[in-house]
Amino acid sequence: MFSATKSLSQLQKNRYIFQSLKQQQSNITSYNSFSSNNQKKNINNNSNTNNNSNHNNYNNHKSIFNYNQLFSSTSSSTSLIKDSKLNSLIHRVNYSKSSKPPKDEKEINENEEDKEKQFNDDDTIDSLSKEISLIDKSSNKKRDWPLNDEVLVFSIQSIPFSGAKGSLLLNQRFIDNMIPNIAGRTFIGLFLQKDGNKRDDPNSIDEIPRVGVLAHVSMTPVGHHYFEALKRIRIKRFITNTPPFCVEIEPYEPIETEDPKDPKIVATVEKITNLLERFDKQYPDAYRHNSLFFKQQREMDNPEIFISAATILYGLNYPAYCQEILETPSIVDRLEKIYQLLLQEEKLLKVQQEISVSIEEKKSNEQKKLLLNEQLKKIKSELGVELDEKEKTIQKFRDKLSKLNVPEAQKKVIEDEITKISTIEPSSVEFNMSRNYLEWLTSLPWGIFSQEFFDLTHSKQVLDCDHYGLNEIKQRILEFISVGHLKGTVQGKILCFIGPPGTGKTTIAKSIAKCLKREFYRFSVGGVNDEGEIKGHRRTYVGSMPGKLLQALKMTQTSNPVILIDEIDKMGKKYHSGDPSSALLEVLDSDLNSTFVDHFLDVPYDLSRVLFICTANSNNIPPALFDRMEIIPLAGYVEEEQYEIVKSFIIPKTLIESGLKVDQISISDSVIQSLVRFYTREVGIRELERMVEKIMRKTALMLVSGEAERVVVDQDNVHSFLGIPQYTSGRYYEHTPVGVVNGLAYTPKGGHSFYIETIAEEGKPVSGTPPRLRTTGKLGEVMLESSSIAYTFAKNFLYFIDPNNNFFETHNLHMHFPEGAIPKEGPSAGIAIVTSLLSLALNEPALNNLGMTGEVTITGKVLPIGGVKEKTIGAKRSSLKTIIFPATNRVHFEELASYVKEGIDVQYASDYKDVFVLAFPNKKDLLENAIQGLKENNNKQQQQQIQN
Ligand SMILES: Nc1ncnc2c1ncn2[C@@H]1O[C@H](COP(=O)(O)OP(=O)(O)OP(=O)(O)O)[C@@H](O)[C@H]1O
Repeated sequence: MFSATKSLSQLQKNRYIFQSLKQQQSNITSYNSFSSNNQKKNINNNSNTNNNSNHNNYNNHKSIFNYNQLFSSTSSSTSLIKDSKLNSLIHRVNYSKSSKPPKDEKEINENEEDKEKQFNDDDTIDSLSKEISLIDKSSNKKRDWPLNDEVLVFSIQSIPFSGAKGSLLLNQRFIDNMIPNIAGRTFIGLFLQKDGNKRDDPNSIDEIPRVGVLAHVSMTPVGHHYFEALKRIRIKRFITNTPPFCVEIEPYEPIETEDPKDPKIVATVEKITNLLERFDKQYPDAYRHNSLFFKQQREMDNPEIFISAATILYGLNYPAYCQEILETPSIVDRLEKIYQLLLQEEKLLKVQQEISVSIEEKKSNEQKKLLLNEQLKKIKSELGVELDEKEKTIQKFRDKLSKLNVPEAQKKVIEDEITKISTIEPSSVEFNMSRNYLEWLTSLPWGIFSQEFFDLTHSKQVLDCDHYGLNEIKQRILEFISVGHLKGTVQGKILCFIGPPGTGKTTIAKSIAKCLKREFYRFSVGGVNDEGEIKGHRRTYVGSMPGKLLQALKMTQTSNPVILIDEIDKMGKKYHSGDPSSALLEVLDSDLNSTFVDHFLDVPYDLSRVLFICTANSNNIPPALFDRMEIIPLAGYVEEEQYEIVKSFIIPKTLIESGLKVDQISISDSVIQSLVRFYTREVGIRELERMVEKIMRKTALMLVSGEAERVVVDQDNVHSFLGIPQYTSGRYYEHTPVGVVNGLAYTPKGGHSFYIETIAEEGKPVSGTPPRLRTTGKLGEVMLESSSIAYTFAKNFLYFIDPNNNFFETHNLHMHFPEGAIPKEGPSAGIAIVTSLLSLALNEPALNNLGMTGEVTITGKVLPIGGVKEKTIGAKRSSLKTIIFPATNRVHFEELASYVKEGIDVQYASDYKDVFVLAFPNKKDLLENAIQGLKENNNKQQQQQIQN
């Protein structure tokens, strides 16, 4: 029955109702049954003496209209024309003296007063009563009762109790059909609309209860209608059964008149009054105005009006329950019901108050915080102590930008971004992204360059100081710098060092940066398979950042550093996330890199003044990149070079790095030689460097632990530092046996010699099947083909020099290339394979300490190979004394530095016969005889041809 959701706004509305009612009471004297005569007087005085009160009066009408909304329905007029004579009669009663509409507010008030007089004018009434008496069937001439006990039904959303007043919205047709009683007073029956949501007239008699309230209706000349609820009534019968309903009524007085002084009534009124006083104290905001007024009302000794006042002023807007109260016969019971209702209301108010208090507290806490924060900011800025974090950030970027020499277009982008960030909430993700972007944009060295420096003497000093040997490379670098000196720039050149690991590629690049007095930055693209590493990731990705190039510039803080791109031959490929080699191409291409656009930065950056140096271990470089670079090969070091480098560079360097002093350690030369020969097998320096570091670490331990004050590392104790040597010798045949030959290979790790071993398999080939050559040792396709060619050629060659030798027809052969786990590929082992086969067939070992390399054709021609320097170094490291190179490689060998060429005998072969003579000096007569025989044969044939 009780709504648990009575809102605060409703309470406020009630307050408003109270004001309306109060105004009504004080200003509209003629409709006020609550107010005393004294009050009436006071109000009249006010209206007469004060213009403002007139104005108030007018406003009050408007207020009353609002108040009426609670009590009125939108009932339209009903056409209940009984008699045209009667209509004209009503008009005469209502408007007998006001034929003209009022002009202003003053006139309205005057007219109202006139009206008052007219309503009370008994003469006028008397003259009309004669006419009315003609239609008054029941001759009921009571002043406060409708003519013929008949009223029009006016449905209402909330039932008013006796004494309640309000305005109504009645249209002209409804008014025309209302019949005044003999005293000229007009009545309607107010009945609750059962369906609270329905606003129209009732369509059926079932929509209204049978008990309602009789109300007197009056009207002002300006067309406002007011009602005053008089007493409870009950519908006796429906005169019309279709809307609008005209009903015959009777007073609803189930109990004989009750005495208001009855102690029960007085006690209940008192009880309610006390409760309401509690309301006023505990919920002053909700009922402040209402209670003031109620105090005036409760003095009255009419319990009906008391109920009405309590219901209105305390907002007891429960239509169904109020209807129940209305129908309750006894006044005591009605008062008790009001009391119960108020108790329920109190519970609701309590909950509401608790909620509103907690909301208020929360609100005030937040407001307090906000206020304090604002004040703090203000104070800080006044004192210049600290700026707002966001302001500080923006200021920082502006300061940075003002110091940078950013091109106009890029500057605009930065400025726009600063404007953007100033509109973003600092706690948002977008703010952080924008800040990160600005951080990068303003951290790059826009327009900052190291001064160009091309000094040959300085460069030479630097190069000699950093590296032993490498004269060719140094020469190339000096040439490069000289061109830079003449041109004033080294722009557009990309150097690429290709060579085995540890041969000094990286350190040379560093030295070049030193020569040019530029900043140096190194990054590796080995294994990189995403172009984002080079060109950055788009800012939309979380954690995105620019690529390595821009990172390099930020790090070096110059726009023309030397950038070393390491391991370019090991760069991966991943097409779905962009090919890194294409991205690198864009970076290295001098036509494109002046407007390089990193995905993150999204604005062009000029990379054209950067000197790019690349390194690789092999030529396996994307062709497009290879084309754009100036290739500088590094072959690796021979033992002598390694010895010198370890002695003069690595030992002093590691000494310093280990914190040792020169007089605390001595490493003998024989130890260095052992390191080079027996502890490492590489063409570079890296492994050697690791060995030296190991010696230094152990020495440091001995010194620190007090085991020794000075450490001497010599041939006798070197194993206690490095363990037993890993390599005894590169060779495992002191004398190469029959069927075994030294080949020479060239890999990314450098050049080295290797054995080719061939043996005859036990047992004869199965008759009817040709003898075969089986090969093992992880040979690639080209090498397999090369073996096959060599086999065919060897068979033919043997037949040529020794036709009686049927070794190849009678034996299945097995050729093996040791270090079988290492893949081998290439045609350059051709002459070595032939030699191995012939050695076996002739049962003659090849010349000892002989190494050979060269491709052989099916007719025995020897074709050129690559890696002459590496292979020479490899041969020397394996202590070979003689090497056979293809004749066309003579030029390559001649180019080699003398220290590389030193100590080795190089022979050249253009045909296999040249190789055979060198490899099998003891069998050379076989070949000579064969050649002689061939010559004689040829001569014979020629003579015969002549004779014929
Ligand atoms: N000619 C040399 N003189 C002095 N030290 C050298 C020489 N060559 C190499 N080194 C030293 O060898 C070590 C390895 O050199 P570096 O790192 O430059 O090799 P790298 O060719 O770049 O190898 P990787 O291909 O593995 O990158 C360095 O300490 C370097 O100083």
